[in-house]
Amino acid sequence: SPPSLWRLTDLVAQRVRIADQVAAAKYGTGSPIDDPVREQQIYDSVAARAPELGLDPAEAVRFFRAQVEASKLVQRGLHARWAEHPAEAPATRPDLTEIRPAIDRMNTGLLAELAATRQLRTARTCPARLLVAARVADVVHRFDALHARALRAATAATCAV
Ligand SMILES: C=C(O[C@@H]1C=C(C(=O)O)C=C[C@H]1O)C(=O)O
Repeated sequence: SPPSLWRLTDLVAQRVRIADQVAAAKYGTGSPIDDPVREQQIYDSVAARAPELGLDPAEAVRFFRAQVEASKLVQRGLHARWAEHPAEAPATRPDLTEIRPAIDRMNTGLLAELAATRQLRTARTCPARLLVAARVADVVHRFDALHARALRAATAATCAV
């Protein structure tokens, strides 16, 4: 299929969704939502891999900062929701060490999509196209207001205009 912003937006939405699992892994454990060491590892890895993909390292890191902020927005929102409505809290606790490899694979896929969409992301039409893709993703992923807000935050640093 021709290059579009859909694959990128769908992957971003999947990364927003997996924040639910991360939130469940940390809930009630005392583990903080913010893990600056893990975040820095992601930024270093992304910056190192960017040039071979034809991406500006600073631009790639900016994009991933938005992904991380969006994940933490979901985690904070869910923790607040679960504290207020304990019946909605997850009954089982996933293992964070099993979720992070999935996030690593998403990060690799996102880097590849960033490279594949370079021209689209620098086009003047990018913001409008991205808005449409995000609306579609909200529906496809059945996002509630919290996840829709996180998806907007995650896509904020996508267009290079
Ligand atoms: C997703 C996590 O929570 C936060 C968000 C991160 C991310 O989006 O990659 C990384 C570290 C944490 O600050 C995690 O701890 O793995």
